[in-house]
Amino acid sequence: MPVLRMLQRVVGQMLQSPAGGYRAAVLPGRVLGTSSWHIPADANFHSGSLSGTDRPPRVLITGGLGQLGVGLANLLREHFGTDNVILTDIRKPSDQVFHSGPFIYSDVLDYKNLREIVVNHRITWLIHYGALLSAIGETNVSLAKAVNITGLHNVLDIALEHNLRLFVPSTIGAFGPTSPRDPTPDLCVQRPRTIYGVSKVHAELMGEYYYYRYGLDFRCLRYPGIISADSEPGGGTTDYAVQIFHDAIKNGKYECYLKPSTRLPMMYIDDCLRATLEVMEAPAESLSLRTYNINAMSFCPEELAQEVLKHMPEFQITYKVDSVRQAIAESWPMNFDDSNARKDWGWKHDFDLPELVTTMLSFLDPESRVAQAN
Ligand SMILES: NC(=O)C1=CN([C@@H]2O[C@H](COP(=O)(O)OP(=O)(O)OC[C@H]3O[C@@H](n4cnc5c(N)ncnc54)[C@H](O)[C@@H]3O)[C@@H](O)[C@H]2O)C=CC1
Ligand SMILES: CC(=O)[C@H](N)C(=O)O
Repeated sequence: MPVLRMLQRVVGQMLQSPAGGYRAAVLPGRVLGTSSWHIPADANFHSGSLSGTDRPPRVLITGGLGQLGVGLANLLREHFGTDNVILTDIRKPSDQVFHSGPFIYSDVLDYKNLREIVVNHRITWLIHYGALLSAIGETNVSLAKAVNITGLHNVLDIALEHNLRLFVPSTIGAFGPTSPRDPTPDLCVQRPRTIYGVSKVHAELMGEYYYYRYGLDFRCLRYPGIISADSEPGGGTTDYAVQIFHDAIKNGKYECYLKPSTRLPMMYIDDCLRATLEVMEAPAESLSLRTYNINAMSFCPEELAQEVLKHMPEFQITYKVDSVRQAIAESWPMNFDDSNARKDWGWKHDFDLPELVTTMLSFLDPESRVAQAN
């Protein structure tokens, strides 16, 4: 067959939506660069979920000791069993984390080690949390490039090679000043100005490319800023919305590094982790996109402070603007349009601003604060 016609046929097959009958090519990850466009007729989509098999998934979480990983492991262990969820990171786990389920050292830059863990533990789902976030990324661009881009490449290839279902979180930071910011839809201009945002757009596009070209079961949610009480944020622009609660309880005051009116989309951690499980379990045919915005609320520091004041009338907030994080925040969405997630796989948040504040304060100071509010 002439080369041009063959290419047209293969590209046509790739662009066809999976719902329309697209069948996947399965190629060993590390030979992708030399592969031809061969798509075996009998190849099919990979499934690592409970659907279609009576076994629970075997889950590996990279970068699992950050703000989100331990909570996700707890949730997944409740669903799939403790031993079916393996946390990995390059940091040393606390005694409590170490004794609560399997933990293994893994650097996402070490391809062979990661592959060995996947093989030895018969992993079927990979949740890729290892990353440098927005503010910390700007202080070490070369490390952020390595972890966020090379690490992602390793994970993609291993997921493809071993037929894994792969989840990679993206972020509101994947948008930039030229994106529509109020609200920001799933599909629009994405020209972020941080290395974090650039690496996340790259992850979205690479994951979708592997999905369309090879049938990798790639799923991605763009998280807003996540707020949690029992885990610390790892160096982002939205961290203020966690720190404010700790400082309010400890000192009765907080000095905020963003301007009072800086509005950003936010979410309580329980909603974020549940969304992650739900999109991983969603039937493939319900997903019209492979990358979805999810959202719960949007607020600015002065609105968050007002809500805290309802529980702690003596609370004081002052502002000392950090120009780097302020510039980042001003380039990000103010409101996030997550209507596709709601329509396609039934996404629904539980926590709005009042519930968030009550929950955070009662977790951090169970004795007095909620009592004052009630
Ligand atoms: N927390 C948030 O507000 C949001 C988080 N996300 C994404 O969710 C994921 C998890 O976020 P967090 O837990 O908040 O991040 P975090 O910064 O708290 O934790 C990241 C973890 O990655 C680990 N790590 C760094 N280099 C590594 C390497 N070479 N190999 C393996 N692990 C390495 C770190 O030790 C750390 O424990 C990230 O991909 C992040 O971009 C997206 C949007 C919002
Ligand atoms: C929104 C995020 O991705 C993260 N919390 C950050 O601020 O960098």
